[in-house]
Amino acid sequence: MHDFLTWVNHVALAVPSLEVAVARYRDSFAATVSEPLALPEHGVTVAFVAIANTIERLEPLGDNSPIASFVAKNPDGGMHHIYYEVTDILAARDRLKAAGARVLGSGEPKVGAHGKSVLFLHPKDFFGTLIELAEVK
Ligand SMILES: CC[C@@H](C(=O)O)C(=O)SCCNC(=O)CCNC(=O)[C@H](O)C(C)(C)COP(=O)(O)OP(=O)(O)OC[C@H]1O[C@@H](n2cnc3c(N)ncnc32)[C@H](O)[C@@H]1OP(=O)(O)O
Ligand SMILES: [Co+2]
Repeated sequence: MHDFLTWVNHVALAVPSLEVAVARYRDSFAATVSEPLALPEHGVTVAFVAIANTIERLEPLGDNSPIASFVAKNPDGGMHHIYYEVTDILAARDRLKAAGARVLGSGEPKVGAHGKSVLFLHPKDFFGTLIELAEVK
């Protein structure tokens, strides 16, 4: 196991309508779906579809949602980010910055949907994949 990337916790799909997307997964895969959770600080409302691992679904929330442009460009929705768990998010952040990765936002972790400290790495630094890191001790 890597000494700081430990597990892929979820893959996230950004969608125009959470309600439609959740119903599709529930009805198509008989999947267990969490209740929608509005996260104004993140500019999204999320719901988690627990299949083998977890599929996060998110739609824009508010005027300044960081995913508004993505959903506008992908009106049918699309793969949005991969969420890796790390054991020490500040050490991971500093190591990735030293390796040239761009940390998005202020560079300080925010609390994410699982109540964990999260940071994001620019998709252009990882082959068009937005990466979310979350600290899981
Ligand atoms: C619920 C909490 C948490 C959890 O606990 O799970 C979450 O999941 S919150 C998820 C939502 N929050 C975020 O995504 C925060 C980080 N994201 C951002 O800051 C922005 O989305 C972004 C990555 C900076 C992009 O913002 P955007 O307005 O789209 O900027 P640009 O139009 O300048 O995009 C730059 C460039 O990147 C491409 N892009 C954008 N998003 C993605 C993506 N998800 N995957 C791959 N590529 C992406 C975009 O198309 C532009 O490319 P070019 O047009 O080729 O320049
Ligand atoms: Co996420």
